[in-house]
This record gives sequence, C-alpha cells and structure tokens, in this order.
Amino acid sequence: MDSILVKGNGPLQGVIPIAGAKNACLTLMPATLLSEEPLTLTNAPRLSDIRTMTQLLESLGVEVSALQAGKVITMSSHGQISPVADYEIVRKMRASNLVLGPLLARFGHAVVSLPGGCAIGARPMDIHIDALAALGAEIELRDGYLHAKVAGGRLQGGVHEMRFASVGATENFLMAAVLAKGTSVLKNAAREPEIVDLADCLRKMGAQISGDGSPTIEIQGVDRLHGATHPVVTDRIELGTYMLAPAICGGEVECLGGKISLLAAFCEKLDEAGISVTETERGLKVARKNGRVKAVNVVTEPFPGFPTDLQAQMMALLCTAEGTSVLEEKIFENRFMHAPELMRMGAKIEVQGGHATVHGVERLKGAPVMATDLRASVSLILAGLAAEGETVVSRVYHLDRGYERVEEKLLACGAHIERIQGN
Ligand SMILES: CC(=O)N[C@H]1[C@@H](OP(=O)(O)OP(=O)(O)OC[C@H]2O[C@@H](n3ccc(=O)[nH]c3=O)[C@H](O)[C@@H]2O)O[C@H](CO)[C@@H](O)[C@@H]1O
Ligand SMILES: C=C(OP(=O)(O)O)C(=O)O
Repeated sequence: MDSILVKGNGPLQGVIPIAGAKNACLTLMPATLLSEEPLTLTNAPRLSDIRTMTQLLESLGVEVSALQAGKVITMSSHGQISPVADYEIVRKMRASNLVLGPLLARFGHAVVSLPGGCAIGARPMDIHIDALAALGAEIELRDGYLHAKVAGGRLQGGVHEMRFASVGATENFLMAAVLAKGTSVLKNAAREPEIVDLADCLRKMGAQISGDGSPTIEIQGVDRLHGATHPVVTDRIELGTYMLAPAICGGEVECLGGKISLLAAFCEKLDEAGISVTETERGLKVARKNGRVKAVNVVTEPFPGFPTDLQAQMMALLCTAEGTSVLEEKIFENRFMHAPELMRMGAKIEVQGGHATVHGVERLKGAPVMATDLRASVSLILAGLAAEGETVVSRVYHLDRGYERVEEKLLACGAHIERIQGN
C-alpha cells in the first residue's frame, strides 16, 4: 500500500489545474444506460472511482473506451444490457447505486445491491426508493439487493417531495423520470452543481428538464434519448481542497477553472478566516492575508451551504487558527475520523457527537498518520504541508479515489511531497 510523505516547508506559489468533478462524472456515466447511442464525457477525472464505475458499467454490458489517458470516456449501451448490479462492485463505491434509476427507466426492471455503509456513515436508500415509487416503481429488498420493477414496463410521471434533499436520490429520480410517460415534479430536490451538470447532459441527450439548481425540478418524459458529448463540470471539492493549501501554508495559488459560484459558502468562511479569494479570468487566486488565520465556526449543509466534503480539509486549516472554532457535521454521522489523526500531529480537538471543537495551536508537528477516508486523507496532507518536520500518511488508496496527481499538483507549487510506493 502506498503512503505519502510530506514535509512542512513554507509558502506555496503557483498554479493548479482543477479536474472534472468525481461526483459529477460518477452520475453522468450511468446516464449512458438511458440511450442506445454513445455518450462521450470530456474533462473526466482520472481516478480509481471512475475505474470502478467503468468496471460496473462493463459488468452490465456497456462498452466503455477511454481516450487521452482517461480524460475522455465514451460509453455505448447498444448491446445486451444486464440489469443486475452485483454486490462485489457496488460495495466498493456508494455511487454504484446510481445505475438504479436509468436501468429502471430503460428496461423496466433492475436488481441493484444495497451499497451498505462506509467509514463516514450509513448509506441508506429509502429516499431513493420513495422517489422512484412515485414514478410507479415497485421496489423490495431481498438478499441485500433492491429488486425494482414497473408494471407495464414503463415508468409514469409523478409528483414527489423528498423528506431530505438527497443528492443521489435526486440524480436517480432525474434519470428515471426523463424516460417516464408524462410529467414529473420533484420537490425539495438537491441543488448541487453536479445535479445541474447531470441535467445539462440529459438535455443534450434530448431530455426535457427545467428547474434544476432550484428546489423544484420538472421533467417532461420523452420516448427515447440520443447520444451526446458533454464536458464534466469542475470539481468544486478538489478546488476547495487546493484553495486551502496556500491558506494553510501561506503564499499564493491560482486554481484554474475555479469559480466562486461553485463554493460561495466556503469562500465566505475563508474570507472570515482572513484568506483572500479573487476571481480571475482563468480561475480563483487564493492568498493568506497578513498573520495567522482566524477561528471560524462551520456547519455542513446541502448546497448552497458549506459542503460536507470540505469539512475535514477546513478542520486542518482551523487547527492552527487563532482562537477556537466549532465545526458541526450535519450530513454524515461519522465524519470526524480525521480528528484523532490531526491530534497525533498536535492539534487540540474535542469531538462530541456531531460537533468538533478545535482550539487553534501555533503549529502542528509531523507524525505518522493514517487515512481513514477520502477527504480525511487529503486533510492530513494539507496539515502536513504546514507542520514542523515530516508527516507520513498511510493508506492513501482512499486519496486515489478522488484526487488525480495530488503530488504533482502540490509539487508544482513548491510543496515537499512524495509518494512512497508500497508493495
Ligand atoms: C447533501 C449532501 O451533502 N450530500 C453529499 C453526499 O451525497 P450522497 O448522494 O452520497 O448522499 P445524500 O445526499 O443522498 O445523503 C445525505 C444524507 O442523507 C441520508 N440519506 C440519503 C439517502 C437516503 O435514501 N436516505 C438517507 O437517509 C444519508 O444517510 C446522509 O445522511 O455525499 C457526496 C459524497 O460525499 C457529496 O458530494 C454530497 O454533497
Ligand atoms: C465521500 C465521498 O464520496 P462517496 O460518496 O462516493 O463515498 C466524497 O466524495 O467525499
């Protein structure tokens, strides 16, 4: 297993290109199941999660080819498609559950393993099930699999209000409703940029959708969708992660492809902490204003609130802030696993339920630490970049799920970082 070695060595200076979003690409890929014609995604990130989704789609019978070292992915579902998503692949990645909506819409039935939980918390699917039931799907859980079918073979338009604005359930509902007969309305829909990106791609494929990005999405079902080419939206979480690098280490970094609108709540918190963020023609320029970062309180919420996927990285920043910060995690019940690892580096953190209180210290000290999940991994790298001495982050396979070429990108800005190949 590989590890990453980081040495704290002062301010960073440079330019970091931001890739296409993992969480968008993982929902755009299953959209290929909705049409016999090919779907091509450009600006795809090169990540192990994308390879897992490729494996899942191939196991269903989709032909997938990657060009430009994986930056362009073409998928074709014209052959025989199996509607069964096997546990062995689904268990590796939560996003596998996004094949349920499109399989059901195109074939009228699907058998998809439940994803189970993961390090950050439970991954239930009741909201997905209720939303698809509103379109006429009958779904029952047997042997760990969701068995879904629709009488007559075609979903019917329906109106549904979700009890929580689930991102995954909104995506499954959208992909199901585009081929349903009649009009569907989803209320209390998720508003994340990845939802808007999916809707944009589906529109290119011939779907009729309006209201995406707002809490009410309306879909007029069509009989068939066609092929399309679509660029994956910028990864706002990778963006926010690299914005935190100069915030923690000092210096100035420009993140190419970044926009404040992707991360407005996060940018407000950076401003409050004393970090300057400027939108340029090609991205976002980030620099630490004079002196130490100030403590700020953070509450994670669905978009447009502060993203849960940036909570761990923000905690790394606040470990060395002046004063006490409170972070409240409202999306996942177990998303503070990085706290004890940061404490190994000298951070002063108390975790109680969904709250973490961080008493800022002047400087962290390098230590061997362990990555427990994707965003926790990168928070430890960020912390290590500003710590005194060496930090070795082990179990970085979590990191490879969501960050491409992390060492290269940080190295280019003057960081001391290297990958130690494991066996
Ligand atoms: C709202 C939110 O921030 N969602 C995040 C979530 O999306 P993802 O789609 O994985 O998760 P959801 O938005 O569906 O779930 C968020 C919350 O709803 C609960 N839930 C979800 C579905 C369901 O059927 N029943 C249920 O109770 C989950 O347990 C969790 O507490 O993880 C992704 C990867 O980290 C992030 O990119 C998303 O921004
Ligand atoms: C936890 C994440 O991904 P997933 O939901 O795919 O596990 C993430 O992107 O931070």
